Amino acid sequence: MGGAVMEGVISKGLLKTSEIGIIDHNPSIVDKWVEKYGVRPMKMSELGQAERVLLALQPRHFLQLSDDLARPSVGYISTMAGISTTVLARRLGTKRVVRVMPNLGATIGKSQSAVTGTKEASEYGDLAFGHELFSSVGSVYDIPENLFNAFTGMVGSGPAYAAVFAEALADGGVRVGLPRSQANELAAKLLITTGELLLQKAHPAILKDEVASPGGTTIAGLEQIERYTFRAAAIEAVIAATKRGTELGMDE
Ligand SMILES: NC(=O)C1=CN([C@@H]2O[C@H](COP(=O)(O)OP(=O)(O)OC[C@H]3O[C@@H](n4cnc5c(N)ncnc54)[C@H](OP(=O)(O)O)[C@@H]3O)[C@@H](O)[C@H]2O)C=CC1
Ligand SMILES: O=C(O)[C@@H]1CCC=N1
Repeated sequence: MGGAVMEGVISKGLLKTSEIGIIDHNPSIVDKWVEKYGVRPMKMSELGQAERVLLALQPRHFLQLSDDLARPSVGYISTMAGISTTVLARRLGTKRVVRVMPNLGATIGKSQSAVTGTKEASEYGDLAFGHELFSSVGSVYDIPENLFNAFTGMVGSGPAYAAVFAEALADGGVRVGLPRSQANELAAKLLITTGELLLQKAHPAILKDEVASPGGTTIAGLEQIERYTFRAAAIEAVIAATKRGTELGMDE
């Protein structure tokens, strides 16, 4: 996620590469970005030189490392699932904290990202900067923090659910005789087309009704979708992911 945001920022010209430093404990990841863009490799001891820090590590690593990351003069922008601004502020020793929840769309400039921040983050321009950062990789939504885990459970995790649906559709295609490579491509394109139709045209229920001809093929397929409780599975997935977000953010 850190790499995706960096690429967005560079491609949109929001920052010069000379203004960006990166830290990762894996030297091959640092080398890759330094070679590709000429950004500056940084040491943890240099973190205080930064104006702002994007935290794109796993929540459990953050909870282990927060003492090393804390610098009172820095504004922090976190993409970590579950970790609230209250925990960020307490662990990092500053109230200049912004919480963001992007999704994998960031890697192609098409994330839907939720953003929120503290009063101090707003006063110091960190919140506005967080908006700019994530606008460089897609659309940004101001979401109140009490809905952040819900946004994470649906939208942050959402690409994985959609990918499983695409894979299952393609399996279905293969089951009835389509070649695998074609079935995979068709499933992906079908999801794009349906997304565009939903945005441009209609409520999902109306779209579904438009496709299903009386006594036709679609209603026969939909009957099985209902029979195998597809909707309940999707709802339960979002509920479970939201709950997991709450668990990941628990701190003492
Ligand atoms: N992937 C997604 O779709 C989304 C992810 N997020 C959030 O973004 C964050 C990053 O996710 P993602 O990019 O997928 O995770 P990754 O595990 O791919 O990236 C985290 C990076 O941090 C590195 N890292 C681990 N420990 C340290 C350390 N001690 N010092 C420096 N670097 C370290 C990891 O190295 P190594 O691989 O060696 O452990 C890895 O390169 C997570 O908090 C996640 O909740 C939010 C929305 C969507
Ligand atoms: O699975 C996760 O925890 C992260 C957060 C949202 C998407 N990936």
